[in-house]
Amino acid sequence: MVSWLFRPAERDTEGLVERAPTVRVREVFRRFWPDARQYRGWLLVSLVLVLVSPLLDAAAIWLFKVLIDDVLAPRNFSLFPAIAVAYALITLVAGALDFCGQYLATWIGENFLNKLRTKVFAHLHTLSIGFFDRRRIGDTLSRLTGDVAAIESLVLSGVAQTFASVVKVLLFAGVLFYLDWLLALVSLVGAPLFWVVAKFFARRIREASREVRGRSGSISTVAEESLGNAPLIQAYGREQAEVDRFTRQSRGNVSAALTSVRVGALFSPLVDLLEVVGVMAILGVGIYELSADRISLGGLLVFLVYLSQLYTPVRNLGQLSNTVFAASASAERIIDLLDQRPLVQNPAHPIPLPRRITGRLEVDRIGFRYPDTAADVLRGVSFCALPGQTTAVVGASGAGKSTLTKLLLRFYDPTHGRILLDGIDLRAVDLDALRANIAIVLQETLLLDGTIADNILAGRSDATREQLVEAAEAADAHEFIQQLPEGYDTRVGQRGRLLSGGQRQRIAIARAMIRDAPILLLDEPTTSLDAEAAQRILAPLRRLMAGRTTIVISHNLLTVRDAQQIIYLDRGTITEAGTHDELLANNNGYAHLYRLHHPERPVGPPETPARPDGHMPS
Ligand SMILES: Nc1ncnc2c1ncn2[C@@H]1O[C@H](COP(=O)(O)OP(=O)(O)OP(=O)(O)O)[C@@H](O)[C@H]1O
Repeated sequence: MVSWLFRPAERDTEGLVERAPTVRVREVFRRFWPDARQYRGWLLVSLVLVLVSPLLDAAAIWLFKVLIDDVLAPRNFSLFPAIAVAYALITLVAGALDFCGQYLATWIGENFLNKLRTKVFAHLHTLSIGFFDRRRIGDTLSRLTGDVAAIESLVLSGVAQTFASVVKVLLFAGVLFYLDWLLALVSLVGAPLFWVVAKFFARRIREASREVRGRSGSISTVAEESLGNAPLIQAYGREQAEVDRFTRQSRGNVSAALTSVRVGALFSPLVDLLEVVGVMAILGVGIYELSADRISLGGLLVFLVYLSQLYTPVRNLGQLSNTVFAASASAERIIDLLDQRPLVQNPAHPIPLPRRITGRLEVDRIGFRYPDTAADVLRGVSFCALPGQTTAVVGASGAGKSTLTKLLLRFYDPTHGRILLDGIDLRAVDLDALRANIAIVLQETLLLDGTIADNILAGRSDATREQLVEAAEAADAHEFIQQLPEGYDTRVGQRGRLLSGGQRQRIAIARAMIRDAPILLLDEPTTSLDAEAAQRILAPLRRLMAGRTTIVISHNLLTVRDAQQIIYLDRGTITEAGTHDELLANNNGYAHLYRLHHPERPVGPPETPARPDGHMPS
């Protein structure tokens, strides 16, 4: 039975959520107190209110003694009206102070929460893409909401409660000693027992809370992954498997919560028991003192009332340590997030880029390996992409093509070698300035949940309405946008689900168009489209590419064929480079890929133009 009561929660064996390193409570305060500092004036006011409230309680109880000893015992009515008015006044003032105290405490708490939540969110946006590649979004969301709130309960409410409890203990203990020191001593005998019990429980509650928070992260993770992939799950009939996965985590959460409650709920009755034993002991000694006439009846009764007031804050102090440990389990998860440093650092003293760069990109013997992996993804890759020219990167799936674009955007830094923009190492350039010079169109178009106009203007927020329409026209998107119910102000739905793949892609082209950046990165912009839709975006794509340094990763022969240079990547190294015709003449990897896709065409110069919808396999 006892072992069942204290049995620890079952660990999350699926390991969905990484455990945050343990931190000490002192460290939690050191980290988060600065965030609360700006509210310290109001916190002080709230503490003063906390101080006044027990004083009023003490006064009200003292009135009770006067009532018994001076009104009830001698049956003397004359003092009663004054006592009644005093009672009413005290209740009124206490009520008003209570209202102010509660409102103020919530105001401080919510503002602190808001600040901390925003700080964590903003910090997440400073992290490199590497962080998001590794972490589960669901767990991060759970930290951002649930765990941040738990810190408030420790750093602010926790402090206020401790203060209130300590004040009450000192005040009521003082009054007890003033009333009868012998009885007071007897009543304090039980105090150390409280501490022993509280300490025993604290560690177990901390463990259980940690598991509850972790499980909550796992539930969000499964829900986010599963609901985000609803089409895939339904198409392959994996609903039940997903429900099972969710149920496992949800059940784990139930068991962790029950463990936590088992331990927490046991604490209260144990303390009750200690309290009753204490009161009985005091009553015994009190009756003896009453019979020896060393205390009045009013004195004894009031002593017991004061004592009951004392036990509550002492119990709170005991429970507070439980709250503190429970909250520190959450704090660990937030500190873990805040301690993440971006893999890609912005230089302290960036070299300023010219107002309009030419866009010459030089990739100089770069090598790259993803963090925490064993194999190099790129090795000794060198090439030069010239302004106004298109460089196509082709190769089999997994050859490292997308990785190359990630390095150009500085989502990661190369492990070896360097990339130069107009002769300056990317690592020496301010990140924002670098990215302001690059426009991207990816395979999966990223749309924000806003209007069409918002999505295009994400490329350049200060553009005028005319520029917006101009960009949409150039992207061949204006026509379909106008046919939408609210034109440019139509909302696209989460991730642009309300638009077709081709429409989304044309919005992405308009966005890149309006950015008017000298460098353009196209990562398989036509791959997710059918032949007709792909064909439709080729003309706008060409317009977009004109006059820019374009790096295109594509299997579409029309964009690749026209490229001034084609680079063929094979398992992370460049094995061929040249024009379409040169590479076909080489009769190597590129020609092989081409043959795979065009078995009807003999390979070798001179090359006849490919069909407009010609694709190469990945
Ligand atoms: N975030 C990551 N962490 C670890 N390894 C990764 C990561 N992203 C890609 N890789 C690995 O790097 C290699 C190259 O991937 P990359 O996406 O660059 O290939 P690709 O040539 O673009 O392929 P595809 O044509 O299929 O998109 C692959 O082996 C892949 O497993």
